[in-house]
Amino acid sequence: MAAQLPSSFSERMMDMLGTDYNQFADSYKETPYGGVRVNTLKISVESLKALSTLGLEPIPWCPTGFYTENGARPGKHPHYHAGLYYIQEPSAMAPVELLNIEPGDRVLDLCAAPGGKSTQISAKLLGEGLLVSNDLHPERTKALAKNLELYGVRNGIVLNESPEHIAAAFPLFFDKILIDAPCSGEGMFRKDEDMVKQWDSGTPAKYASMQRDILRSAATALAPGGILVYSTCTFATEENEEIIAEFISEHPQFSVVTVGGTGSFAPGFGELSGTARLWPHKVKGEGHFMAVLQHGGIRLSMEERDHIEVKLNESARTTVPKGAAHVKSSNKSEGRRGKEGKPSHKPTGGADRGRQVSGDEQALTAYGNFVRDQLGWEPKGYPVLFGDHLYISPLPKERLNGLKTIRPGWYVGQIRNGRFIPGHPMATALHPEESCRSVSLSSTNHEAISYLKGETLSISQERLSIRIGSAQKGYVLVCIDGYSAGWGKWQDGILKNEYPAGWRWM
Ligand SMILES: C[S@@+](CC[C@H](N)C(=O)[O-])C[C@H]1O[C@@H](n2cnc3c(N)ncnc32)[C@H](O)[C@@H]1O
Repeated sequence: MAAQLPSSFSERMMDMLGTDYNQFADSYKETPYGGVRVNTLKISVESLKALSTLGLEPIPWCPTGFYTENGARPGKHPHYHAGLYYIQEPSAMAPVELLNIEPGDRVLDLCAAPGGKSTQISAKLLGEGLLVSNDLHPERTKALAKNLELYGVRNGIVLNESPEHIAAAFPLFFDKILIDAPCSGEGMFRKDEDMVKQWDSGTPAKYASMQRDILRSAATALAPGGILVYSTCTFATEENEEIIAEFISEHPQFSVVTVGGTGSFAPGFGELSGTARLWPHKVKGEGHFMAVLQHGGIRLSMEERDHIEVKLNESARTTVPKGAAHVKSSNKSEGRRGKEGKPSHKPTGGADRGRQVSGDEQALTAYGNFVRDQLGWEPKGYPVLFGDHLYISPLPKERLNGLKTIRPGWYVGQIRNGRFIPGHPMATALHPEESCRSVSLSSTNHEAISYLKGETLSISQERLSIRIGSAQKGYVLVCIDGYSAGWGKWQDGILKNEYPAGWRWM
């Protein structure tokens, strides 16, 4: 660790840790640990371990998480581009493990960018239920959306909203909420020198006030009987135990589920010993705090939830959350990008020129034809058209009225000149057997990297896997070691590359 620790920080940590302080201070001389988390939406843990050369060692608190060898460069491997793992700091894998996600849950990740924990949640949902990933900062939602697309998430929505607006639009709605709060980042000082430079003794108080507001909004959006996990990567009790104590006193329907003092998790301080801490001198990872909060109400049955949902869908057609930017619905005039309240999907397959506005019906017919010919099965969800961009959403579009929506669902493609052009995120979420045509490139020769660089490849017809009854010519799902990475178009032994320019191997 090159940067000098601020003296007021060190003094406070001495008070906090007593005789443990020296060991804590020594941990700053160690190299931070690197980790990857297996994307079980695409590959099993066992299969990745068999394929990988990253020297994977298990992380105790995350069954899909692994330490990587010192000097490993997991971002520089074709498997990363096939979305087989997410590169994540090991301690950051802990909070989602405490959220007890079950397939079918409605989950809100309130402070989600760049998407480490959202991708982890999506793997636990197994494509069932709903994940709403939100971040307040517009620039950061770009990386969030891209990571969810790389990971092949089909049931995710990306918002760029304030927690108050989300709570107003989704009262008592979510089964699980994660607040991975903006914080003073003291737990990251060893890993990120900039965090040290940005810190002063007033920083924790500044963040505590934001954290308080975010927690209050989350409490309104959580369904009775739901679970809320609050996490930070800082040591200050002001942003951790004190925030939770205050929240519980204001919201007596919540209680702390004890996780501190079990396994790798050290107990929180004082009366909040049920909350958990990961200390850099006690575990192989950076500093983290976590609290699991259980809402005491009775969880509604699926039928009761559906009934409420029908009522909310009816009212969403006519009302907009107070103060929110207004999104009407998916009619043709809303296809412009980058404006407040509108999805901002950049076309993955080239420029916007020559765009012809299609009627909704014509667009859905073109999509239906593609799905019939290319997939042979129909993705489930609500088709949502924004201009000529088509998404398959886990929610009816009216439920997003008035919310700044970056992705209303799984981006499947674009209608151009009356034809459906499949989008890159459609490919990354498919398994080879879900596409009529696929080809697998090996990561051990130059082919996979050539594809990721955008080059045209010579591929003999024998190498294609073609479903019986399907034509040879057409879109091919290009896989790396058997796992989808993008589209190509095959004809007469030539695979035209459809890997988008913005995603290419540099
Ligand atoms: C610790 S980071 C989240 C990291 C993320 N959960 C992950 O695992 O990749 C905190 C995030 O909160 C966002 N943020 C800050 N204030 C916010 C607010 N009031 N509401 C929602 N998000 C906020 C920041 O832009 C930042 O991306």
